[in-house]
Amino acid sequence: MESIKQSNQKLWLGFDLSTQQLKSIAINEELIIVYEAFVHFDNDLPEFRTNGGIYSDAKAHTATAPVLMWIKAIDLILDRLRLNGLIDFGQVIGISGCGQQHGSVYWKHGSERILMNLDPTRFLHEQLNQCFTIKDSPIWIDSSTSVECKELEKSIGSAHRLAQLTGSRAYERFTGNQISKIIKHRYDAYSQTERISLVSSFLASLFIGRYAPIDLSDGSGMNLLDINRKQWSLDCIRAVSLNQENDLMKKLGHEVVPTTQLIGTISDYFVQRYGFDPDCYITAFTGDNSASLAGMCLGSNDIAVSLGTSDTIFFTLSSPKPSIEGHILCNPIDHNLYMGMIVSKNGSRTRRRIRDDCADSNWSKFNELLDSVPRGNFGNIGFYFDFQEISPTIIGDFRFNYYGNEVLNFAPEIEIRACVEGQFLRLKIHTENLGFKTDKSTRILATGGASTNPSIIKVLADVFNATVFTDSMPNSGALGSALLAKYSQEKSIKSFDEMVEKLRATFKIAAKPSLDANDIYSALAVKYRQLEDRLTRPI
Ligand SMILES: O=C(CO)[C@@H](O)[C@H](O)CF
Repeated sequence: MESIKQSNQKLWLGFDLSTQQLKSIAINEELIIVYEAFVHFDNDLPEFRTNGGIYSDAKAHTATAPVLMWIKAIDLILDRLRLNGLIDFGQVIGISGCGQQHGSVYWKHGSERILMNLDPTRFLHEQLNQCFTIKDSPIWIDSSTSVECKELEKSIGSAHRLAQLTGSRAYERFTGNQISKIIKHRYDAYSQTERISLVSSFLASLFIGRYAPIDLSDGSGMNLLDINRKQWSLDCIRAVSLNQENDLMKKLGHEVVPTTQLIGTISDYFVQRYGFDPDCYITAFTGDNSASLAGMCLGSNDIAVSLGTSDTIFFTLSSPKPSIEGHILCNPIDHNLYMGMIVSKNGSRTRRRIRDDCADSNWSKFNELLDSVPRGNFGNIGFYFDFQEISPTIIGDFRFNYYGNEVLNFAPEIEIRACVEGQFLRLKIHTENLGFKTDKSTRILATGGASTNPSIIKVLADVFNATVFTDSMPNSGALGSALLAKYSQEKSIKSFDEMVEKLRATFKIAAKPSLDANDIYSALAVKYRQLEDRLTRPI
């Protein structure tokens, strides 16, 4: 990277406020990553004592994250970018970013005035620490709003009707249901709230120095946005606000903007404190998966698999077929298109737990044991849900042997393969339920931490019977944000595909499916469906 750092080159910055860390990437005119920096919440901000960046209560099914930790991470990451060589922030032409979807931030009355008048000689966290009515924000792992979900679906008519309107049936982690729960149980905090941001628009607000609008793509993850008319659904707003729709609409901000829309220039705080150019523009921030769709430069026959805290599959769709399975979001690159998405809450944290239990917390041993068992795992199937899963909504570990009988435990090598095969079998059958079937021509583009693990990627190729490509860059959210920042200024002269053409070539084959993969995993998928049905419909 040393050879491409020049002090006079134009740069675009992308941020990704994900569950476990804040990431930042700077790209140059040639779309090459020239600087990057990370702040890992648990390790770098230990005073908050988070576990994987969150606080969770398995009994109450709640999951939150301290807003102040996110703000302190911003204070840290810009200095780390400077330490990593980005001396002159005046080179930065534009900024965008993304955040974990569905999380919500509650700004106290009077906070926008504080945002607009920040003192550049002081840290952000010192000045904003009294600006939030809810100190620990609900985040996407929370599943404590089942009552609110049922009420919303009843109010709109049915789960399917809500899916047609907003792209998804009611999901516990979706922001509208989280807001509804806060109105019911923490009305004092809600009534003192001036603005409700998503994690993405919260981050954007820090950079533009006032409340930033929610973008269409991340807004599609709230059960509040009409994805057909591209505006808030008054029926949904009325339902979740318990008929206080005018107040909630005001708190959300009436405007929802296309993801590639410019929303302002950088706040004077960053100009004075870090030396940004006052003309540095800010493009709307979006959800992490939407930004990853851009960062992975998906083609029409590609599907992306993000193997992070959540395991997420997403792909571009021209005509949405909303169903009570999965999600349809407005597309971040072209808001006349859509993106399909399947999410599994139990991703990297579960793989890490199984590694700790079965492979002495050692990935090399994990891979050795995984590779030591033949494909199909002798017919053994496992379900491993540290958190209540999104679909099926169950929690716990469940193991079934070749005969379909539940067993209490597996040998370590069988457990490891059952965990990885089970995670991918679930993604496979739920993606097929959404109408997307992979074939030999399908390219699976893998990103996220586990995409750098060859043994796990080989299982992904076999279960989907498709070739898996990985790029040299597992941080697709931050990269996608930087690309969207640059594209927002060029969209009138070229398409996104034209802009990123050269990046597509950087994807390399990471694993090809075995010849017997289709036979083995088609049969295992049938058995997986039957067992999942049995778990969700107890006798
Ligand atoms: O809930 C999800 C998407 O619906 C997750 O992928 C989060 O965005 C992860 F931050």
